[in-house]
Amino acid sequence: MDRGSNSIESVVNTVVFTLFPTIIEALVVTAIFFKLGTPWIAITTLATVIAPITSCPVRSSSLIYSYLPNHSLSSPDSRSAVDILINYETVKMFGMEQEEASTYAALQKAYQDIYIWFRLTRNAISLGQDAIKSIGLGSAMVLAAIGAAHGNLTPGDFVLINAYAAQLFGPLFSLGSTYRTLTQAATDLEKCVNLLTEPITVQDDANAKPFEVEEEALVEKRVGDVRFENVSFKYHGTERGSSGGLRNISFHVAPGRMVAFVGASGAGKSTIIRLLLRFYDVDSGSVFIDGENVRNYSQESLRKQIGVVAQDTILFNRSLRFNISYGKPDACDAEIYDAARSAALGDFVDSLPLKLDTIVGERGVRLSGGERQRVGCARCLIKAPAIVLLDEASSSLDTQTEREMQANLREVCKNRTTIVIAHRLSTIMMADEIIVLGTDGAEEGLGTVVERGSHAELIRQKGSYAEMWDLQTSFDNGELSEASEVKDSKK
Ligand SMILES: Nc1ncnc2c1ncn2[C@@H]1O[C@H](COP(=O)(O)OP(=O)(O)OP(=O)(O)O)[C@@H](O)[C@H]1O
Repeated sequence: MDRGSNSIESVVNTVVFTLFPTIIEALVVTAIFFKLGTPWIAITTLATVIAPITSCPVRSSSLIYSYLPNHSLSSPDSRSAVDILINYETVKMFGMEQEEASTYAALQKAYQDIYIWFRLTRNAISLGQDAIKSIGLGSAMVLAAIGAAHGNLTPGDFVLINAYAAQLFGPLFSLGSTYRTLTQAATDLEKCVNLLTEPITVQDDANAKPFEVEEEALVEKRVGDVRFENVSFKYHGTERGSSGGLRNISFHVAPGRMVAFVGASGAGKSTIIRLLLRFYDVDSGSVFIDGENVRNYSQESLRKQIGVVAQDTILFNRSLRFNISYGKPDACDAEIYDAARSAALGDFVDSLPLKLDTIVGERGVRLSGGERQRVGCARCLIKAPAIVLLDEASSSLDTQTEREMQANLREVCKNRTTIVIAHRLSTIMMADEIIVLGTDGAEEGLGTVVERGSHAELIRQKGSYAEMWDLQTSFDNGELSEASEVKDSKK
């Protein structure tokens, strides 16, 4: 928005304070020269003023660039450079350093070529423009001098013409760059207008109310009731076309209870979380929190009461303190340490020389995947939300740390409604209800409920959950026995 208001200011400044006065001044000076009985000087002056004004669009850099094929005004390599640097581990893992260096060099070369061409063209046009101005001014002076020599003009008239012309040509010299500012500002303005007219997919209702939770009600498990009723949703209007979503999903999580979602990749587990956070509105059916349709809550208040620990926790390139207290910016150090300890991060923080002041790097690259995930968990815990959503929240942790974090999470989440998504079934065995999502038989690959029940019930049903459980436990046992065999053979 800042850029938008700057653009408006630039356009107004350029038109009101430069372009408009220059044209008016040129007309006035021309009229004065006519009045002085020097029409040739008037015509020369007017032509000299008009020539640079009309050549301004050509001189404007954006116009010159628009004539060039496949090039943009901004440095073409900046995005690629950031991309390569962020993915430096992938580049190294695939031994692509040479290829990436060549691609970068080629982009840099293309940018240099176009920039040199641009400078040459611009300078040539500037030269022509300045030549017109100088010849015009010179001619006007020569004509005035001849007029004064023949007695048609007085020496005072000569001085007057000189003064007017000098005053007039001053702003003309800056008109080229001013025009460029004008076109750039107009382009920025257009982008801003496009952004502002972009339709907002999820909007707060005019009478939207805040979703507020009192600590007492939370402890007494009176808030945080989540209900999905016959919810169907399809992703629309993406580059890939519409693909994926949910069909006819219903479930209920009473305050303080835990429901877990498991199932095939792409079955729509994370979509449930996105709908609850109201990143999208459902196509049909309803989502209720504490008996109120989520559409009736303001999005901001809703999201303030929901804490999410995601599979990929992206961190800010700031300190651990900043990243953990992001969930509660006014948290004191004691609260931050408590949250860190509950997320099994206490020993790690203590082992760092700078403790909470340690900078985590771009997107948290200086931390391991598991440490990032635990920071994400601490961030959620410090927020103390009414509803906790754990989307593969411990997938990057080793078994020991995962158990420790699970135990802490259970303690911290004991009064809070918790929705968990997990692939590792051992982490959700204790959930009050486990819902298995699948795309079997659903049209267009939409996710639907395949099975539901407690862990024990689902094992007894001997359906797809029992199959997944058998597979995971036999894999774990197999791995263990294989590992002990290898160990034994080494003895
Ligand atoms: N923004 C989007 N636009 C279009 N389709 C999407 C979008 N996000 C997800 N999908 C599609 O919707 C389906 C469900 O996605 P979702 O992320 O909910 O799956 P999931 O069950 O959580 O998968 P995973 O276990 O792999 O994380 C997938 O087919 C996915 O490709």
